[in-house]
This record gives sequence, C-alpha cells and structure tokens, in this order.
Amino acid sequence: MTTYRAAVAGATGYAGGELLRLLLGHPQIEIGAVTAAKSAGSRLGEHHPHLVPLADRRVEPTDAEHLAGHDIVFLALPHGASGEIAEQLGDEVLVVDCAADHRLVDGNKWQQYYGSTYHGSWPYGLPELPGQREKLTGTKRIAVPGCNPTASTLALLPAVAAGLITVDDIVVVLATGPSGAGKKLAVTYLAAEIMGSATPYQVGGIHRHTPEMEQNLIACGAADPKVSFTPMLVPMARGILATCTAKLADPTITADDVYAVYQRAYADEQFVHLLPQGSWPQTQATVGANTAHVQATVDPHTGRLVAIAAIDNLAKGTAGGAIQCTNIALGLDEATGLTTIGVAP
Ligand SMILES: NC(=O)C1=CN([C@@H]2O[C@H](COP(=O)(O)OP(=O)(O)OC[C@H]3O[C@@H](n4cnc5c(N)ncnc54)[C@H](OP(=O)(O)O)[C@@H]3O)[C@@H](O)[C@H]2O)C=CC1
Ligand SMILES: CC(=O)N[C@@H](CCC(=O)OP(=O)(O)O)C(=O)O
Repeated sequence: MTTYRAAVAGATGYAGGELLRLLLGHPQIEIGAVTAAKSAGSRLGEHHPHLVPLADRRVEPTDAEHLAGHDIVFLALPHGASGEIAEQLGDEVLVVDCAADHRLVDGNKWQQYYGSTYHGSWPYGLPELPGQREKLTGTKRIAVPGCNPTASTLALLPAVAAGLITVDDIVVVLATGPSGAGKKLAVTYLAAEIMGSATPYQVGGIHRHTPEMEQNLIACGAADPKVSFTPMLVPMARGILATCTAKLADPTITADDVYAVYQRAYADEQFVHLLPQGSWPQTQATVGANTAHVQATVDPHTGRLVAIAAIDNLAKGTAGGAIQCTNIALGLDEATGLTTIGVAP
C-alpha cells in the first residue's frame, strides 16, 4: 500500500487543525511538516490540545524549504499568503489550497470581489459537480471551495441541473458558526457578542462567495445565474445551514417531483445525504462528518423551490472536502480516511 507524506501549512489554524485531525485517521497519508507564521517555534499541542498524537510536534515557518520533500502540501493559509507560497512549489507535488486564491475562473470577478493579485484558477474541489471527478483525477492542483458555496451549491445542484427553477432570482440565506471566520478573526468576535445573538454580515450582495456560488451553478447548467446571498453568524462553534429559494420554472412542479429529482441526483453520492421526505437538515448531525445533509420541497404559495443544506464548515466545508479531493487526485477510494458519521448531541 502506497503511503504519501503530507505537509500542512497553516497548521495552527482551524482549517489546519481539522486537516490534521482527519489525516491522523487516514491510512495512506503520513503527516510531515506542520507550519504556520507567528507561532513558528511553538509546539502544536499549544494550539490544538485535541490532537494528542501531535502534541509535541514543532511548528515550522511556512516557506518553500520546509514544505519541500512532501508528496502533498495542504495550504490552510489566508488568501494571498496561499497564492504566494503556491507559486514556489514544484509541479510534481500535489498542492491542495483551502484558501480562495485559485477558485475563480474569471479574473475580473476576482478583482471585483477580492481586489488583490489574481493567481489563476485550479481544478475546483467539489467532486459532486457534474464532470468534476474527471478534472480532479490525477491533478496536482486543487482549489478547495469556500464553505458557504459548498453548502448552497449542494442544496441547489439537482434543481438547477434538472431545470426545475429559473436562475435569475436565487436567494441564499445562510447561518454559520464563527469558526468559519478562522481563529484570527474569531478572536474579534467576543463570546459575549456571539452568544444569544444572530448577526448578519456582508449584506447587500457584497460577500466574496457570491461569484463562486454563481460559477458553481453555471457548472450545474445554469446560464447567467444571479444569487442574492445573505450570511449571518449564529452561536454554534461549527456548522452552516443554507436556505436557498428560487422561482419554479413551472408552477405545477410538486414537492414529490422535486424529491424524486433530488433522489436521482444524489443516489450515488456517498457524502450527500438526502433526508427522508419531510425531515429537514440540522447542522449538529454533520459535525465532524464529511457530509452535506440536504432536503428540498416547493412553496406553492409563492411558486418557489425551497432547498436546505447543512454541513460542518470545517469538515465537508474545508478539510474533509480537501481530503475527499486528494483521494480522487491520488486515485484512492474517495472515502479513505473520511466518515459520514457525525457527533451528537
Ligand atoms: N474556517 C473555515 O471554516 C474555512 C476556512 N477556509 C480557508 O482556509 C484558510 C485557513 O482558514 P482558517 O484555518 O479558518 O484560518 P485561521 O486564522 O484559523 O488560521 C490561519 C493559519 O495560517 C497561518 N498564517 C497566517 N498568516 C500567514 C502567513 N502570512 N504566512 C503563513 N502562514 C500564515 C496562521 O499561523 P499563525 O497562527 O502562526 O499566525 C494559522 O496557522 C483560509 O484561507 C480560509 O479562508 C476555507 C473554508 C472554510
Ligand atoms: C463566519 C465567516 O466569516 N465565514 C466566512 C467563510 C470562510 C470561508 O469559507 O472561507 P474562504 O474565506 O476561504 O472563502 C465568510 O463568510 O467569509
């Protein structure tokens, strides 16, 4: 059995920590260098007390020298830092970027929403998109999706692909836990402000995940989709619940029609769990698992589809999705080292 050696850059952060947690259970990937920025020189146990087998690992600086000599490099760095270091890594190493730097195909959209150096696009790490597994197989570069686009795309994919909805008025309202903002940003949200409150942010169509969501819907077959996206912070450590609505293409489409389309679309997707008809996704059931829980129906009063997805932003939304795609790239069983079993309560 081949064993691959992987470095994790940004190992002290939330995404890096979740990558390491999952990699510890991966039978064919061993953990090499763990790197960060200002915390270089510290021990990993100071940052991730839950990762007991790695407690004494020294955190190295993030540079090409420390990332050399690996088969895989996972980048869990802020945007920009990720794009810069990626340019210094050889063509032979598999680079899996959890940041946004290589997600958008359209450089103008990158400028509009990020306004920083555009690093081009890599194969996009959402295997459930039509034709995407072929693009990921054997690749040496993977752009891991944003957690919000993963949840909303998986909620809408079957409806768009089957032409159940019109795509010029898609509304996504999404609740997310603060770990989605990363450790560095999370410290700016005081517990006293988070607990007991729901707080919208990036309101008015300005969130940088909007073009990524639209890009994904184009990949599902939509022509010129328009997404109105409103996220809000809610008091849970992990989790995203994306509620997506859109006008039905034909008002006679029933809830049973919709459910049958979703059943067909996700019949072979082991990491997308379509709930029994009438049950609705809850974030808790996805915690620690590489799953998206999905449900959809119609609202006959307004003639709209209502589709909801729940994910763990750090699992299927980042680290789990990254490992799923890594498995595909390496030709391993897609589920190696991953679970569909969540943690409850
Ligand atoms: N959190 C989430 O749910 C998701 C995160 N992502 C993406 O994953 C990436 C990491 O996010 P997350 O873990 O949440 O962020 P964190 O803030 O929790 O962690 C950031 C990590 O990057 C390191 N770092 C910061 N600046 C630099 C730099 N200039 N050079 C090298 N290393 C640096 C930090 O090290 P140190 O501690 O030493 O400063 C830390 O290890 C981001 O691009 C994020 O957008 C994507 C999807 C979801
Ligand atoms: C709570 C929170 O702030 N969440 C982040 C999601 C981060 C993410 O998906 O990562 P990328 O930054 O790599 O796109 C947000 O909405 O911007």
